[in-house]
Amino acid sequence: MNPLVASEAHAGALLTVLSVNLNKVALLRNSRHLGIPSVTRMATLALEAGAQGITVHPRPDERHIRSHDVTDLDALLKAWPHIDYNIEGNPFHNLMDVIRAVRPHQATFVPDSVGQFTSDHGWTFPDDAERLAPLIAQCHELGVRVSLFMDPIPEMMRAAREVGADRIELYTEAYASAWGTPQQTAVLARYTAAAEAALAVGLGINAGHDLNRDNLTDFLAAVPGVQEVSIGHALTADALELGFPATIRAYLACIQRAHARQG
Ligand SMILES: CC(=O)[C@@H](O)[C@H](O)COP(=O)(O)O
Ligand SMILES: NCC(=O)COP(=O)(O)O
Repeated sequence: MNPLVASEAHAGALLTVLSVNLNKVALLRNSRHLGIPSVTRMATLALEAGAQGITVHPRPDERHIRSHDVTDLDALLKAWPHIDYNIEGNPFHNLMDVIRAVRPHQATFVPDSVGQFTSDHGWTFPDDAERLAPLIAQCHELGVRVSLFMDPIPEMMRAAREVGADRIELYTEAYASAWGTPQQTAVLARYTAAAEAALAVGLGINAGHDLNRDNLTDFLAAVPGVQEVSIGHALTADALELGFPATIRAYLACIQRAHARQG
């Protein structure tokens, strides 16, 4: 375990970080050769409005985030030293080259195939342990925290910790699909159990995928110890309606309401 990274489960008082995923800003930008909307401009607006993190997922096909976006954001964030830079991807594809080049605060390992429509599953243990361990160690040697994208399966959390992960990111699509239906409570209980299992072995907890202004507060009020939510698709859609600064403030308010409910 990287001595630079203490047990993430005890990282002090918790205020869940809002990490804005800029994938969909880049997707719209790429549909013309005009450079708008600007990824770095939207990042600046998000940070000025109070977001505490930036997330990008530079997929191998560069459908949205491109390699220059990663370095442009790295340059921008030099002026924002306390902002967490989170870069997602498959470490067996292009992610490790990006991590070595940029050394972000966090690398989130996601087991996506190259042409996958979107992220839709987490790592599997013990199957993935042996091949993941050396890449996690390489990130730690670079001073980069590692989060593993995981389905909410409590039985897999010990193995995730033993392979060297600092955090896991709970894949929240199943919760988002169940929100507002009779299945919401039962599905949320699965996430709570997975989070408790992760905390019990010293893992920090992130969460993301299909979180939005409607479902975010209920999730954070129920699931213990969530240090970071990374949100992009719904947030970008909301920004088309509300504007980026107001949207960021709305998501921060959702987080505040959840913490108020937790007491
Ligand atoms: C890992 C995850 O759930 C998302 O962060 C991912 O970045 C979504 O990718 P797309 O934005 O390409 O759908
Ligand atoms: N890790 C989740 C993320 O970064 C954004 O997911 P989404 O909000 O675009 O579904």
